Amino acid sequence: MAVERVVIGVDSSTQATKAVAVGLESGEVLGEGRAAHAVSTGGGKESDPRRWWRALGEAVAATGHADRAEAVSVAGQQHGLVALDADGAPVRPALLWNDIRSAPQAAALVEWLGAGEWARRTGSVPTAAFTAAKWCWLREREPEAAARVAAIRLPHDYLTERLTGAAATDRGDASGTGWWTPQGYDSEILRHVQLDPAWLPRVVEPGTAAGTVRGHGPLREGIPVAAGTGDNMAAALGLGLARGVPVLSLGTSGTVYTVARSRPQDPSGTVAGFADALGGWLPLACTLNCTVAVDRIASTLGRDREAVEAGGSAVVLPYLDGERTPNLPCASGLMHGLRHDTTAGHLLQAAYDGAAYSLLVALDDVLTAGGESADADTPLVLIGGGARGAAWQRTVRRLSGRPVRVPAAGELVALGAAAQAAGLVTGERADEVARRWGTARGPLLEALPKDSEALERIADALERAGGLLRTAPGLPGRD
Ligand SMILES: Nc1ncnc2c1ncn2[C@@H]1O[C@H](COP(=O)(O)OP(=O)(O)O)[C@@H](O)[C@H]1O
Ligand SMILES: O=C(CO)[C@@H](O)[C@H](O)COP(=O)(O)O
Repeated sequence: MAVERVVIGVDSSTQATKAVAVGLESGEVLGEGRAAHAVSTGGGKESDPRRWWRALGEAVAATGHADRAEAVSVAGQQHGLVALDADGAPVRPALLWNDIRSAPQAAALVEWLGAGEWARRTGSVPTAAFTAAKWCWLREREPEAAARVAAIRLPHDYLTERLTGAAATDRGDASGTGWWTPQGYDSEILRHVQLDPAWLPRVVEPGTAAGTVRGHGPLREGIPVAAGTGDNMAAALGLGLARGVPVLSLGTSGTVYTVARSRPQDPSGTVAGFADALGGWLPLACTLNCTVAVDRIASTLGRDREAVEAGGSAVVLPYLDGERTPNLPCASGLMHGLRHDTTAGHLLQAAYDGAAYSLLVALDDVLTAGGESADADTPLVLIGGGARGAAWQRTVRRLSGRPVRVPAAGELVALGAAAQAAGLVTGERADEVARRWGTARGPLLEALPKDSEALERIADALERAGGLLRTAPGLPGRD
């Protein structure tokens, strides 16, 4: 029997690097590897890019097929600021997408250009998550480190460059920086934030290689390395996502997005108008508090994450890390509506509801911002680590009122990267590869009646909590 040809896809996400070795023809996952990262828990959210590089080598080697791979691609957590010196070494740990210390710098950027003009030019109104806000934070707060910078990379660019030696990125991940437009990097924005365009990577065309492997570590020298992309764009590829099909991803971040025909330009800032990795658009809303926040509340309550109880009047806004949707970077977690008969199980269910609420409320905005239909009968595709959880699945069905499809494939970001790598070998588009592989297949859970009462209770608490969510008890980094 002929030995199947192999490609490798990598997901360098917030908590870990995950790698899959995939059969080029069959799409079968032949081997998987995983290596954890560390994220700082103090004043902000930081991670050492050199650890991501070692984790990549470990995860790729653990697939057991690295020496046979014919191509590779790296997808990564979006937005993070990787600031390198003239020797290519990080001047400090990377500032991650969920580090809200850059909220004042984001607000100043919005004040400078106006929300409408940001949305028109870059597709998005910057929040603390965006790379541009993080770069402004670094210049203001750590000028000595900023003075040593000779290159700025996103997490996936940094890893692609370590593999190939080429300074390359793709339009999907670049669209989360705050300085990318469909015409290229915006020179007025770069001048305003005092960033030399020579420090930025070249934006590689979809479907082309960033370079070839330089030949150390587990991969063979000379195999092509695809451009890679941001993790949400990669999951869209990994699902072979058709236009207008909504996806809800439950990981460290919660995201809701679709592939869209028109370029989103939402001046309210709820919907980020990202580019996808192929030439289209990826309107997306993102929360900072998703699986990690709910797991934290479960452990505080001393309960297993599945030990929820329906009913009760409690509302939990689980904004442990501040929040991005709604844009409340100073917010902390809030509980409301407790009675004598409120149980720990009710509180845990309320935490799931509070985490899912903002994503599901943003879902219609995401679809319409991209010119797609908000037809509630279209199944919602549920992915990310949380999609495996029964309590998450039921919460999403109750609060969306939509049928929910849960793909059997676990690592859709890494699969999307693998599909990009496969495209380099076969000449196919990455989404066509994923459709051929059947990666989106999985059970369809029928719609449940929409729990409008719970949705209204959360909306009311959010509205009335106003001032409490704008002040900052124990705000990380506030000194
Ligand atoms: N069986 C499960 N049920 C519910 N949640 C789960 C399960 N397995 C993993 N998770 C959650 O998934 C999260 C990791 O998801 P993942 O999408 O891999 O995150 P990231 O890409 O941000 O690193 C963990 O925080 C954990 O809470
Ligand atoms: O900031 C965003 C999207 O805009 C996040 O979705 C990050 O891309 C991190 O993703 P995970 O590590 O949670 O998958």
